[in-house]
Amino acid sequence: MTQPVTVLTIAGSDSGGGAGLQADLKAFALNGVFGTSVVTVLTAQNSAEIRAIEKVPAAFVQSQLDAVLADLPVAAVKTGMLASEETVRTVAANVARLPNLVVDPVLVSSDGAKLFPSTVDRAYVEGLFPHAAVITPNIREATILTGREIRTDDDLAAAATDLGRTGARCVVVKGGGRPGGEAVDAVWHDGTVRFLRSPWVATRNNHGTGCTFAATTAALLARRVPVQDALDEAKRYVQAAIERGAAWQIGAGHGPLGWPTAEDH
Ligand SMILES: Nc1ncnc2c1ncn2[C@@H]1O[C@H](COP(=O)(O)OP(=O)(O)OP(=O)(O)O)[C@@H](O)[C@H]1O
Ligand SMILES: Cc1ncc(CO)c(N)n1
Repeated sequence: MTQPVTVLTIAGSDSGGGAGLQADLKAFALNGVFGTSVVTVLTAQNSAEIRAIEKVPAAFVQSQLDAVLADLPVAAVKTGMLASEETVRTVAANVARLPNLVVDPVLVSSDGAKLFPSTVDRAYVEGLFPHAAVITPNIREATILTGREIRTDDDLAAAATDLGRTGARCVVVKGGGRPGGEAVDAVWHDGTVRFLRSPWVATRNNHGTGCTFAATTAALLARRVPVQDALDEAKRYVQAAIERGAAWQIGAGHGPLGWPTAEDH
């Protein structure tokens, strides 16, 4: 019998179930890999808001990492909300043991508000990006990280190119927050930029799109899919997941994504 490959998410818990490690584990399962999780932060969250954040001590993040890595053959890793400079630096101290590292730098809430002090941004740039196979900031995070105002496709491309200088092997700047006919992301890789494009789904149910995109990319890298193919497939997957959940009414705010079948993407 073929065994599933194992993937790890280092991320926060979303009590509302739509984002964070709950979204990651769902994306892992639906993309055919076995998911493990190191919890970095607990959020009291629902579809409408993050009400409170309780950080897990960095030493306990390390304990969880040690327990997982001592026993389980982790083939790819996704990071989500790390929430403190100390936790970013703790994860960074372990990069030699974190293969196929996909870093989703969660810096802002869905309404665009900055969640953490700038010391956290710097720790990502210094400690994690240089070791990442892929980094996946959204438009607001890319603005914070580059200081660029991002409005057009050219701005997305310029931000992705700037972030390529951090040492990340591949950069995806997700333009998902932009209203318009298409959901456009810029991918920088090997000195060139290309775009991922899909039709824009008109729905409020977009809670966890970023987590799902990055987790799916990690699952595919673990399955040895080449990185550019993995990004194309993750884009199709997230699009299908948004479509599947578009008519759901779960929560009064931004609802979760649905469960695509293999035929959907
Ligand atoms: N309404 C939509 N229709 C189609 N694709 C979308 C939509 N919203 C987001 N996407 C796509 O989903 C992926 C995730 O992008 P997004 O910018 O939403 O991430 P994010 O802001 O990090 O998400 P999160 O809400 O988890 O923080 C991107 O490929 C983006 O283009
Ligand atoms: C725990 C957690 N991680 C990531 C996000 C970003 O969607 C969120 N809302 N909550």
